Amino acid sequence: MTEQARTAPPLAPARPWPPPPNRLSAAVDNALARPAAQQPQWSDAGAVHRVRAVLESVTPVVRVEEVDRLRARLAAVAGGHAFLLQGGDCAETFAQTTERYIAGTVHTLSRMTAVLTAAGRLPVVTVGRVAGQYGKPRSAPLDPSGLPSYRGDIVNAVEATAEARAPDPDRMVRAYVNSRAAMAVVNALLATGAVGPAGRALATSGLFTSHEALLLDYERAMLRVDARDPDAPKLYDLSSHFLWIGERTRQLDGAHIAFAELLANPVGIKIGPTTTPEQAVEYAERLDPHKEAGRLTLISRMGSARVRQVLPPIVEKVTASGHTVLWQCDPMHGNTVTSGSGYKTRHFDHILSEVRGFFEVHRALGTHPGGLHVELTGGDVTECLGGAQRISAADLHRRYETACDPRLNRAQALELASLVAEMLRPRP
Ligand SMILES: O=C[C@H](O)[C@H](O)COP(=O)(O)O
Ligand SMILES: C=C(OP(=O)(O)O)C(=O)O
Repeated sequence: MTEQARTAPPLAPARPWPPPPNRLSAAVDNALARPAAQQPQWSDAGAVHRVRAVLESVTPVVRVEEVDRLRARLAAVAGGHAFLLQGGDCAETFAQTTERYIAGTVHTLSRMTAVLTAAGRLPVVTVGRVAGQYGKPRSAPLDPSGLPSYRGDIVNAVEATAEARAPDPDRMVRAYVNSRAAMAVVNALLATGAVGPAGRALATSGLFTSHEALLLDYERAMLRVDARDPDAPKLYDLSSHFLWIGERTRQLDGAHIAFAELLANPVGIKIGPTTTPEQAVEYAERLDPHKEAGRLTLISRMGSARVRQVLPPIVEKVTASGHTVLWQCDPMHGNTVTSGSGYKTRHFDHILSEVRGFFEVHRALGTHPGGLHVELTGGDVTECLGGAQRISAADLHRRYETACDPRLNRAQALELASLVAEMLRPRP
């Protein structure tokens, strides 16, 4: 969490739709009045207000019933009866909202699901980083050329010009439209079986969506009230089924955690190597106050060199606190390096080593290594080193296509799934 927390400019309240009960509305305002890291400096507060009003009146991207179904399935994962596979782009782009591109991701997830299910003899819950992963937190506000950093298509454009990098609130509407379109493609692929025989695994179990709950002006506009129980109305963020808070925005006194506290969705938090066991327990108490399995996923991204030391005391303390959290391993974000030629990359061996370390820790403590969270694409890119294809530093330039961080290509993703499947295989 290197960047200073910056607070978005104050905005007049947007038109609420449907009108949330005053109590919920006040709780959202209070949460979002806290310092919010990684928010763009919009230049036109009025435009943000207008966009929020538009988004508050649209049909949401996902449905309450689907969110509830995922939460129940994640409860099974947290209880040790299933495994969670989560994967997709580092940064989805609007240009890639095409059937061909999305089919590549869905097909890869589908194949991974089939491999994991067959070996592990556990049901697999599959969640894509799809249909909304448009916001990116950055290490620095400016890129090396001095331009504002690219913060994902929901904020600005990746092209290296001052005009492209200016935050544009209308992009939030485009993010919504692209999310809906991507969702429609995913549903059509699953319904028609167009993802091939391996797609049957997903056709029956479904593919849920997820993204980082980063851009608070967008996420708050996608809140909807479920008043099926009028005495206990609930707030859902219907931009996605599952939302997570990132490593750079997990400040306990910040707006993101306070926002996540209000949601009925299942939520995750990325925990990096500076996380203390006490902080992890506080996350569990804040985000899982009723001790409901499936509500909170702790996504560890410690790095292959540190996972075996840093993770055990966290798991022990959270377990002792009585919260049944879902433990998931993100072996990507703690293993990023820069190649000699300047490409951000990750080595397959380090990724695999972190997953092995994660399994070793949980096996030693008797807890469930519940899930895997990876950045991948269905394309044949050359962004991560190693794997059976032996991608070398000299290969990186060939198809380095990511808009932000390096992703496993299709072959590397399937290779990783096979190796994780071995780890899941029931032992005699
Ligand atoms: O995906 C994670 C972050 O957005 C990303 O690693 C930040 O990259 P940066 O360090 O290049 O800003
Ligand atoms: C930004 C991400 O990860 P982290 O918060 O763990 O750095 C991400 O998963 O896109």
